[in-house]
Amino acid sequence: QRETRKKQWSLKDFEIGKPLGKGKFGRVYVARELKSKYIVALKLIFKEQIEKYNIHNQLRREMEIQTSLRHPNILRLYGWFHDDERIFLILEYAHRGELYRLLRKNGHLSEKQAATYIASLTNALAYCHEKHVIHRDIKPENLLLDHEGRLKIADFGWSVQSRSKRHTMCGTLDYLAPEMVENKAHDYAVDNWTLGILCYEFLYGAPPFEAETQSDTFKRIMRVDLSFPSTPPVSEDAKNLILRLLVRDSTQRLSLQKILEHPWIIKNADPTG
Ligand SMILES: O=C(O)Cn1ncc2ncnc(NCCc3cnc(NC(=O)Nc4cccc(Cl)c4)s3)c21
Repeated sequence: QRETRKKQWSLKDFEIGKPLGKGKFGRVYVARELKSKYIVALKLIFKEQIEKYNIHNQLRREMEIQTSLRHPNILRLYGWFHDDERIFLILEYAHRGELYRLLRKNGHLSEKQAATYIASLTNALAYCHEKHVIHRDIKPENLLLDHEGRLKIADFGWSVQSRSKRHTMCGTLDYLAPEMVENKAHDYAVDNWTLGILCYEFLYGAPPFEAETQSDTFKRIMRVDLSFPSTPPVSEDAKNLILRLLVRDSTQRLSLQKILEHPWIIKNADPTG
């Protein structure tokens, strides 16, 4: 039968296009695979960076997880290759880029848009949890949009990468659940908390516990110091969903299944994702 051996890719299989963005460990370019003319995103990671931050097993774990995940709302990792100084990730190309930019441009999203993205995220997370993968690091920067504006979770660092991010990077605490911020043992419910944070941010344009300093954000998260501004006007259904997710006790947070059955999602989410 057809030889199923993994194809060995190399740089000469691709024509490199414009740079898409600059990550901490390397840049991302649009690229075209020469034989198929297929457009991909190529992420370059410098080996000396991997050495310097000692994140080999993290990258390996990301690839193991990523090659086993197939979901319309999770950005595909098609494969990888390396030369003597760089590792190349061959990624699905998200034509409309970072959701973050859309959010910053529009200030906040419509309730239909927000509900559609929350439903897509919930479906993707339900799929991940089925595969025993906890994301723990979902934030607008890790969410991309394909050519039809469909949401794609992109940060394959997943649990391992986000763990080190929390310790080593000064990245924002805004999206972390109390038990993560307290560095307590945590389970899948951390992603449910993050869905509440994102839902708030999609509708109001900023995360709910934003503060001048990290320690103030920390205090606001621990107290679940949540308030709803009077503008932009947001429906009671949307506020109800946020209140059912931003609950200190992780066992009391609305389950992923219940989120998909929530009136606000049923009323507003576009079922074609
Ligand atoms: O380029 C942009 O800024 C935005 N952009 N715009 C369109 C677009 N289409 C596809 N991908 C994009 N960006 C790459 C998204 C990633 C997916 N997976 C990653 N994995 C990773 O970086 N892993 C990793 C790196 C270094 C160390 C370790 Cl331990 C792990 S990055 C796109």
